[in-house]
Amino acid sequence: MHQNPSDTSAATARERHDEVVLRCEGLSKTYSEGTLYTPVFDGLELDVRRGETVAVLGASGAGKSTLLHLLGGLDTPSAGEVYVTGTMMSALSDAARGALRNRALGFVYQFHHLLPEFTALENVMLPVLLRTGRDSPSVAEASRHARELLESVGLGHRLQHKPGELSGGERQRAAVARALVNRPACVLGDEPTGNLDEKTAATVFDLMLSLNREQGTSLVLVTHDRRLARRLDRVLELHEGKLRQLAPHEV
Ligand SMILES: Nc1ncnc2c1ncn2[C@@H]1O[C@H](COP(=O)(O)OP(=O)(O)OP(=O)(O)O)[C@@H](O)[C@H]1O
Repeated sequence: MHQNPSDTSAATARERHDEVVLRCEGLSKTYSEGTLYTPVFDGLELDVRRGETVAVLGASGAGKSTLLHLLGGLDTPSAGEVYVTGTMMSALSDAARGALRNRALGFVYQFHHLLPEFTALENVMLPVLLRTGRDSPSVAEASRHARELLESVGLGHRLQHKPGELSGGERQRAAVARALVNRPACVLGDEPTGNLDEKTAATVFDLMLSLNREQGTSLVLVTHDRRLARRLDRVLELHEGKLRQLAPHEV
């Protein structure tokens, strides 16, 4: 049977939209040091689809950062699995896990973690230059793309500034540009606007949402700010070791 080419592309687009970029299955974490055990959560299940935006709320100490670290492959679970764009993280060597993390995920933290001795442009270029393999771009391409992204976050006039010469909001916008430079499938944010004043926080948040719309990047953002959380597709709450989706009236 012949298939209409437009059917195929519609089906492909649908598949792409349905693609799960981040999945955790039975995810559990207990910190242990000597005889001290700190159980944080047990048996979490989560699917994040391409282009989807998800907020994670929870009281202090509920395990939000722990969850984000596990999703980003920065820590290992006590049980369960994390899949990033379909690949099981635990099945990879440290080097392969690092490469997948660099290619498929972007990170934005409350404190920007830019490298102080490098300029804004160099900081944003770095994740591109760390890419290995056949598709790794040249330095010129990395520089061009980093420059474009810095322009899109309103920092085209601050390319040569070092982090210490930027304002707090500018540093955070540079960190967003850095998180997006490898066109990741998903950005993980841990209180990405937490240390900014309300107006600047809203600007950085808007920026992340517009990049999500334009590039289809999924977002998983830990936040205490329910007003910002409400603007995302889904709001989850981590409470007493369980992850629960909140209904709109609960947020
Ligand atoms: N390395 C560690 N060793 C032992 N316990 C830890 C460790 N890291 C975190 N914890 C504990 O695990 C729990 C969850 O910590 P986590 O940082 O994930 O919470 P959180 O929800 O992000 O909190 P906050 O909103 O205050 O940042 C806390 O009770 C914390 O004390």
